[in-house]
Amino acid sequence: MNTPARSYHFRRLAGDVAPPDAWRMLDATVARWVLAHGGSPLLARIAGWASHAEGHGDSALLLNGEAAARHGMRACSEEDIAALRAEPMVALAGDGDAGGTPFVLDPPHFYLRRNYLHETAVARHVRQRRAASLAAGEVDLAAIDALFHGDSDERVRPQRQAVAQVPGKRLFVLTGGPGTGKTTTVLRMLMMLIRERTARMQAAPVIRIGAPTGKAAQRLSESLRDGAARMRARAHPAHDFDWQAQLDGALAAEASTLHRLLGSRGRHGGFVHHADNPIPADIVIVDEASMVDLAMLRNLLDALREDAALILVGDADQLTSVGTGSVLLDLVGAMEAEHAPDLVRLSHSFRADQSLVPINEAIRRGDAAAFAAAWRDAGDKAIRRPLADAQDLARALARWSNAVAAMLQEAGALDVVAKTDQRGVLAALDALRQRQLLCALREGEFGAATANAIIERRLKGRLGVAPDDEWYPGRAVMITRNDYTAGLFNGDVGLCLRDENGNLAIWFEVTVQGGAAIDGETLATGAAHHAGRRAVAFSPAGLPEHQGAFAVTIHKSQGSEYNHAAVLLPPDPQHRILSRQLLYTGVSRARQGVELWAADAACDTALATPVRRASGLAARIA
Ligand SMILES: Nc1ncnc2c1ncn2[C@@H]1O[C@H](COP(=O)(O)OP(=O)(O)OP(=O)(O)O)[C@@H](O)[C@H]1O
Repeated sequence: MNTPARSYHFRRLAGDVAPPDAWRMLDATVARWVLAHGGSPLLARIAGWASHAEGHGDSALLLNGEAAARHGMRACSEEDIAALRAEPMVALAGDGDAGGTPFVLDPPHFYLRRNYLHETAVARHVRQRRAASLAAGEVDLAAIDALFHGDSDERVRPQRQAVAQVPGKRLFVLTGGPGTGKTTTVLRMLMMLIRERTARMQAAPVIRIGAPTGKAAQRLSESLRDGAARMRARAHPAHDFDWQAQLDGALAAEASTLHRLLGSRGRHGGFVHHADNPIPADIVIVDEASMVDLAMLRNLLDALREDAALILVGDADQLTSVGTGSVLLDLVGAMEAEHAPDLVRLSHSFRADQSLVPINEAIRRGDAAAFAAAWRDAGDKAIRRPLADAQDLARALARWSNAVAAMLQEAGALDVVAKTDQRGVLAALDALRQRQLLCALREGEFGAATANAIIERRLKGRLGVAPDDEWYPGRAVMITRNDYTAGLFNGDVGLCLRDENGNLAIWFEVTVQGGAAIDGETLATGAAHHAGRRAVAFSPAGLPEHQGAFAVTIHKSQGSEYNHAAVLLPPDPQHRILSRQLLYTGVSRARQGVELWAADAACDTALATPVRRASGLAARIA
């Protein structure tokens, strides 16, 4: 039976221009809906642009000023804004619950109603939490000294400050780049809070850790455990380290995705926890907060007990959430402007080669001259490969593929590794953190999919693998969807190895807590331990959704670090993907050495283009 094809008719908007080329089908539909419901052509046009701006992550549409034109819209005149005010479908900001209208006007911003409600709710929660926070009492220097083993130099000072300031706070923001000690500081902040709250409430506080992705939640608990082990190792028997209970308490915190923390109802929508049924936790830590969008932060704030402490941790300069808003950046911007004590920025990287740090700092500030100087000063730690076309890319990939092959060989990934040889498997897996190609784009000539295919083709040629063989020893893959039963998360990277029987299996390092993987799900069987680490094997047929991992997008690499990273930008300097945050996120993944495969003009565009998502949040918080 033939099913009639559905057709959509996009008429010209009556009395106005045709839908602009930039619009998505959704934007045009919003505009048509407005016309169909009696709105004026002006409102239809603005509503379509508001929908379009939301598609770019803006919480609101800027009606005038320079930034209004950035998506291609003609800025509104004062007369236009006056006309919008008179539209029955538009409420003015401050009208109670915004009158139930689909749009809200708060010049220079124009909102789709839901974003207005989210933004005002987040701002109200933030203001209330900050107002209810207690000023830090007298700083217990001895306690802070004990937590930091007496370290107090310049690099550690902001970490100490965070630990000193956090007691009594209902909201605290900790931001900093990779390796600046966020987890180290969170562990100590938690210990301090546990001590304070236990003394005040005569009971140990309940702590929950949440993150936007399962992988990020997993990584934080893993890092907390590593940090605790280092702390125990440094606790000198001569000094009184009476923090054992607090350390244990911090490590007992349950970690999960934010969706699970809120009790997502899945397909049915909504969450188990909300204002009338708050999350039963005294302290909630949210890691990778830069990836949290406006709606999620609103849901979380709605669902917190009034007296709970919320600690947001993340790198505000990284790429923002894939959803709407840039809440961490907005919060940090507003709090930093007022030198607030409930925000601490960590800037010293303990992990990266110190010659790479000024590069990251220059990108963060968008300072092209400082960037060029820092790159030069880094010598052979920072390599530029000019990239004008696909031939340049092919040359760079040929060199890179050779280095990847050498890395796999050195790590033993191409040899037979016995199924029970956890040490051998883990050593091979470690190779995957040595070298990584990071691409601005996923698709197209300069995208990760193409680069990965080229690297794999070259590797197969070198290793004598038939071009059509999908699996071969040394192949790296990345999981693209959470699979709780398998205990694998979106973003987990695995390596194909051949065992003593000639069978191929894909190995992953997984985190276990007392025998169960994160979020309380049990792990696939067949795992073994080695020195606190554990690798699990999957047959090629049993692997959850995945893709090749020799080249991944910069987006996917957030939260990971590599000894050596190469960052590939598309050569077209007009490409919309190019932004300062993208370049920063890519380059700051490197610990020891970084390569930039980019045309000068593309790099200049990236440096000069900070992503500023339109939002009224910062102004509402102040
Ligand atoms: N105060 C400190 N003294 C000594 N070493 C430190 C200190 N703070 C952090 N480090 C070291 O720096 C490294 C990075 O610290 P940590 O993991 O806490 O940073 P991070 O900001 O959470 O990193 P990322 O988010 O990139 O994983 C660790 O090896 C840690 O031991």
